[in-house]
Amino acid sequence: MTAQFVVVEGPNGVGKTTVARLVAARLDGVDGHPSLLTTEPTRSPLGDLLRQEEWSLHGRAFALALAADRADHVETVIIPALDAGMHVVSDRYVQSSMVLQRIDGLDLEEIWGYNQYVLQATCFYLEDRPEVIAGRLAGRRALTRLELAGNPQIELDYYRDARAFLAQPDHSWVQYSIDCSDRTPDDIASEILSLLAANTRMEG
Ligand SMILES: Nc1ncnc2c1ncn2[C@@H]1O[C@H](COP(=O)(O)OP(=O)(O)O)[C@@H](O)[C@H]1O
Ligand SMILES: Cc1cn([C@H]2C[C@H](O)[C@@H](COP(=O)(O)OP(=O)(O)O)O2)c(=O)[nH]c1=O
Repeated sequence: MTAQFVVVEGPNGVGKTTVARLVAARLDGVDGHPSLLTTEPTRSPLGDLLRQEEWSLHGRAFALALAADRADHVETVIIPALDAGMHVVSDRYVQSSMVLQRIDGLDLEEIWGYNQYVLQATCFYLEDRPEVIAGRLAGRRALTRLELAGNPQIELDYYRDARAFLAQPDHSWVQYSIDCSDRTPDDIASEILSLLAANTRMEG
């Protein structure tokens, strides 16, 4: 396969970070391409600031700052890595804004307006039973502002809206929903690798 740009999305606590790590490790070296694991907010000074200031930045201002971090991520990390022949796996991407900034009061069209310049990715939406996700969040020491403002069911519903938005003919993103219920992270990563291989065979 050619160098892939893969995004792992889904509600807080569904297993994105765990699965993104495994997918990046399993993609490393496939068809001669090393892999890069990355995340949003990014690990840049702006991304770190966004993590710290989540309690003081709200709504439109937070959405714009996240979009700036994402634009920088695309231009300075993702595109250069793909151009250098690397597979790129991102833990969160534009869909996180289409869900979380919506919970923070913005509508989908406004959020998309700030993010319309993003590079298209192959996207995997992790889904699980809301009560399973809620149980995992209950075990976390400190919840973020948006974890407290939303809940797993709202996030699942808004992710489905984001997926439908990006499936429209103007966008036509390649997107898959992955049912994670009662499955190990390894098993979920295997399904993602299989879907990627099948998709690149279809394209090729
Ligand atoms: N498929 C799974 N089955 C059981 N536990 C999981 C699974 N995936 C992740 N976890 C656990 O759930 C918690 C949240 O996972 P994490 O990857 O941090 O989620 P997210 O990045 O979506 O918030 C972690 O403790 C992780 O070990
Ligand atoms: C990428 C992204 C993150 N966020 C929020 C979600 C979290 O509350 C916070 C940090 O994201 P999170 O995934 O929890 O990152 P980490 O585990 O590295 O701290 O940023 C948005 O509101 N919109 C976005 O588009």
